[in-house]
Amino acid sequence: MLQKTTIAFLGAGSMAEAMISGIVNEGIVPANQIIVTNRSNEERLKELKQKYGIRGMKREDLQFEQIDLFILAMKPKDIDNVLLSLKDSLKENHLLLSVLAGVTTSYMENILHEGQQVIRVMPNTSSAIGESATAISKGSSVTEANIQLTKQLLESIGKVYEIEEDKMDIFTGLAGSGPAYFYYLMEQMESVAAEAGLHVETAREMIAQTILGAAKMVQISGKTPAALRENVTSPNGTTAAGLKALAEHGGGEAISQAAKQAARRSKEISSQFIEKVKVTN
Ligand SMILES: NC(=O)C1=CN([C@@H]2O[C@H](COP(=O)(O)OP(=O)(O)OC[C@H]3O[C@@H](n4cnc5c(N)ncnc54)[C@H](OP(=O)(O)O)[C@@H]3O)[C@@H](O)[C@H]2O)C=CC1
Ligand SMILES: O=C(O)[C@@H]1CCC=N1
Repeated sequence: MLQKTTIAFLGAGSMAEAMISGIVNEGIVPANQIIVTNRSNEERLKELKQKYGIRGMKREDLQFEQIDLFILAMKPKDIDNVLLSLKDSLKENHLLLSVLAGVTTSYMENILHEGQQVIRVMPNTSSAIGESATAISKGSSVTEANIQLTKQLLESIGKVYEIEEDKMDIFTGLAGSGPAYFYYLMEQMESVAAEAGLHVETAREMIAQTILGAAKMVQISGKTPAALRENVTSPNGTTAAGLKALAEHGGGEAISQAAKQAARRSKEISSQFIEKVKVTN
């Protein structure tokens, strides 16, 4: 089914590229059936065309009757412009996936014609290597067949979880933004390694392998993170000293706050859009 699907990305930034890269590498949709458009940066379209063998074109040149699925991948602030520019050219069978943080399905449905099929999606940039943790929440008019199609497409870029839309903010705080927390952690660990005179490339590789190993242990062993942590922690050993310092320096609280504040920001973006609907109605 997806082999015959044509996808148009509106937005050609880092999230669009991560998804395109994952989808093309997996071969689930032929590259020449993926179209990408943006606002004005033609160089960027050229770059993506060359890199992935996809098609790049201006928004005005999109042939709607040839497109099955649109992926909205611009910033949340641009949603009104984009939806209004699509609205009258869309047919009922067109499916819209939006990866925009904080923009609800009901907000999009209010702008579009009644019955338009919309699914809110929260991937992360690990889509590029097929390792995203992606959530989806369906709008009110989506068919079961299109939910299955969406899951199949997104499984090519990682694992997919269908969740209630009111959990989308916290999912965004944990998994959408999540890779950045681990990169930050790795940056800190790299600094420590450099201070101690470790070769930077070796340090980077060994830190990434340590995080990867820990994540895989959770996935493969079936044990809880708490049990696995206890396995590492010998009484009065090195890990106990490290964990004590983490607790004393607010490590746990810092991680909780990162996820909660990102979720709060996602909610805040949603509330700005709700205000706008009220004003314009
Ligand atoms: N980055 C991430 O890790 C994640 C991002 N997201 C969501 O993905 C979305 C995009 O984020 P990101 O890729 O980081 O952003 P970028 O700033 O990298 O990219 C934004 C893109 O949108 C394009 N654009 C702006 N206006 C329009 C328009 N009217 N029509 C078509 N394209 C337009 C821009 O084109 P031009 O350059 O020509 O202006 C640009 O290509 C955001 O809504 C974000 O919430 C979701 C999950 C994770
Ligand atoms: O920072 C952001 O707003 C986007 C959404 C999730 C990850 N990046």
